[in-house]
Amino acid sequence: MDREANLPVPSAPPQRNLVRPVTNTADTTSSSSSSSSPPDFLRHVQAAFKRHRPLGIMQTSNSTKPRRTLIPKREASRTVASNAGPTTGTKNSQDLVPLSKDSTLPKKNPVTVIRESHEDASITPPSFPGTITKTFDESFNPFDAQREQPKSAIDTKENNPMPLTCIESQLVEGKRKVQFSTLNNTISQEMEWDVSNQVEVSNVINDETKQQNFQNMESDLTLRSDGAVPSLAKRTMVIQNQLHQLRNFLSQPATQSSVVGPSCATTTSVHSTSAPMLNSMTYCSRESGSQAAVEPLRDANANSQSFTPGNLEQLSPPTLKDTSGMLIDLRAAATQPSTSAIHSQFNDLPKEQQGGVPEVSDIANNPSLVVDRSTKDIEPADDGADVQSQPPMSKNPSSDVKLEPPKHEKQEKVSSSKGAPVPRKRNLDPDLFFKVNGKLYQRLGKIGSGGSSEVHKVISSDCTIYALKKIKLKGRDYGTAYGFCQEILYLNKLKRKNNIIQLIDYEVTDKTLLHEVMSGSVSNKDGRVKDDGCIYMVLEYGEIDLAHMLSQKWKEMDSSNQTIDENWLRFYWQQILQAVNTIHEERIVHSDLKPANFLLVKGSLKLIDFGIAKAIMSDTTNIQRDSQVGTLSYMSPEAFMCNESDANGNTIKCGRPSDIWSLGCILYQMVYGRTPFSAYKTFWAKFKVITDPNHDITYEPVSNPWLLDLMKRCLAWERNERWRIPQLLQHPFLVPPVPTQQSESQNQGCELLQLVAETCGNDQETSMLCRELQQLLNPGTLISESLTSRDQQYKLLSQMSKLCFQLRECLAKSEGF
Ligand SMILES: Nc1ncnc2c1ncn2[C@@H]1O[C@H](COP(=O)(O)OP(=O)(O)OP(=O)(O)O)[C@@H](O)[C@H]1O
Repeated sequence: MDREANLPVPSAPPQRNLVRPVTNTADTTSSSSSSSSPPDFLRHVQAAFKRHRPLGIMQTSNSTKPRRTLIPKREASRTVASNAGPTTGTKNSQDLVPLSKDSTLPKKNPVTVIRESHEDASITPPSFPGTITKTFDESFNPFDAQREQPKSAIDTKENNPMPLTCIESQLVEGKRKVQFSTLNNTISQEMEWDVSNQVEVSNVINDETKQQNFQNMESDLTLRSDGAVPSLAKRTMVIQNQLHQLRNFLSQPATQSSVVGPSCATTTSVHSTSAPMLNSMTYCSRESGSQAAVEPLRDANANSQSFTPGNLEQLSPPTLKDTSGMLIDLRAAATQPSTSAIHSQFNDLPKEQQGGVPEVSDIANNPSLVVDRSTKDIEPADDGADVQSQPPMSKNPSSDVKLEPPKHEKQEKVSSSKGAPVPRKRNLDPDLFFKVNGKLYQRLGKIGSGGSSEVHKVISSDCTIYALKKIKLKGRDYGTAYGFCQEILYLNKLKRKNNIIQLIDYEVTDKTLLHEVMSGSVSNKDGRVKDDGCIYMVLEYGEIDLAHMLSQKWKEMDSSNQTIDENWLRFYWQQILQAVNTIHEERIVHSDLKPANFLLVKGSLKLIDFGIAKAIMSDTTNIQRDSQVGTLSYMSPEAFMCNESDANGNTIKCGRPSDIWSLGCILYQMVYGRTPFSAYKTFWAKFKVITDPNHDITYEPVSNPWLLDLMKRCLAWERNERWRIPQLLQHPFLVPPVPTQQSESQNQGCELLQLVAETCGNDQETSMLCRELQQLLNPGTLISESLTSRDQQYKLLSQMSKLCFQLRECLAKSEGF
């Protein structure tokens, strides 16, 4: 076959004499000189040619050896031949034709191609699309670009001494200086050598040459190993010409540099990866152990591989014309080391996933994006690229046949190194990315894990931070899974309620389950979820939960010997009440109220975790539970005994009062730093004491009697005695009563109690009883709603008489009666 006849042969030995300079210490200096002013640069270039560069050192150089050995002889010969030709413009066009014909040649080892590309990319000067088109049309043979680099080098060098211009332009622009000086010695030296080689081939300098893009540069690099050493005088002349050109170029309107930014950005990110990546990135990246590194690399590689000479070679001229500017840009991107994709993968992926068109800045930052787009743009191109995109072992000559498979087939080939047609897809690292309804969220860290879920801090494609709650359903019974799904229902119902955490998006992978929850029908409540299903909820992100706030607060107070700040307490207690009021108004009982379920979002507390919440049926005020649920320390007596029968034979149910009890426990914890039943460690100890109606909760004395009262209003054992939220919101602790004219008897009662308290000295019990009695006699209490019923009045009076009796006993004891 023709193709076989044209197979490249090993490089001819004489070319070894045409080695490029070897990196040495002196060259390091010359590298830095690249950031000096043009006259300096010139001096360094000249000096570089005077230096002796022994072959032996060069041969040991890792950075140069592989590339040279992989250049086919035919190409090298062509390079030398081209070098000899003085009329480069003609030569160029002549070369282009046969090379295009050579497109049926077996593709160059993709490893070589890609490595070279990356190396090239590492010295990519800013690209100028406006000029790129021109260059592409006239001198860029896409097939040459990667497969026929030596030849391409000649073409471009002959026509375009732009690499020097580029170098100089880099010298001029501070940003590029940085970029350039970060290159390793080898590359610096390559650049130096590069310049010298210009002399030999550059007799023609025209306007087009200064518009050369990075491809010229890469070609030049290849040429270095093949070019003859020019005379110094000639070099000097050409360099002067080039400097002149540079001046012209720089004096041109800014249009040419309008897209320098992206290119620069890309190049910079390439450099930051440093040399070690350059030689080995293409396939070894797939073997990398690091997921974080592997995935983006794989993507970028897949994409960059899809954009190869083979891909380009079959482009019809009009297509090339239309897209050439982009193609070269794309190719520049495709040759970037994948690390740039690592940096930007996330930013770009969502747009891709959502079918969004990437923006220029994205393209600059993410080669994979660019190349993706390029594959669309150069759709008519053949699938040869795919062949080249595969690892060397999988190379398949038959794929050189110029068939144009459908796009999806092409993608399949790219993704499969074994040639098996599997759909190309992005294998996102599940540890790094979550996909909810097609949108990607990058994981920033784990916030916490609840009893049933994991909550992660994530960032979306528009750079918003969210919390992502993931509940694994596998192995759970359908009833439980159903309950978890219901959280979505409640959160949807509570949309736009500003004291409830907002659900941004969600996905239930088990669509049947979601459908059943949404329609309120459960078909398989007893079975277990077999599939590896998950519920994902994207939620507003909360900075800290109340549990953490409290422990911080208590640490502060312990260290400074302070007591609780009542205003702090009021501020948050009121927000807690308002949040719970919101759900109670929506006929939802939360059932798991605890400090960890109140989150601080932009300064306000919001309620989260409706995992076990229940809706109150319209004909009742209670909910019925299948099991005892909640967090022990905050569970109400009726929650422990739910569905059991009380003394009167009535089924015990949970309702809003159950939430009030939990609120009482939270308030108690805010005041005392521990929950009311914290002394009881085991489940049974807790169960026993909480379900005992005669157990008295211990309240340490507090400075504000209203606070004590408030806690007691919430922690009344009898659920009907507990205050409701509207009452609690009006409690004197939150809304201190405005002093009114007190009746004579009240004044006398209070004075008496005041007197008793004063005379009992340090007797804590007596003073506490006096305070409690004072509270009960307070006009605020007496006019409160709870006293409108005879039952409440009776209870208040019995409480008063109980306290009076206890006080009398105390006094008697202290006086020795
Ligand atoms: N939107 C959010 N923003 C920030 N952190 C959150 C968010 N949602 C949950 N968290 C954190 O994750 C923890 C667990 O979340 P959540 O309570 O919703 O899960 P769960 O599995 O229902 O937990 P449990 O059943 O133990 O109450 C919370 O205590 C909180 O610290």
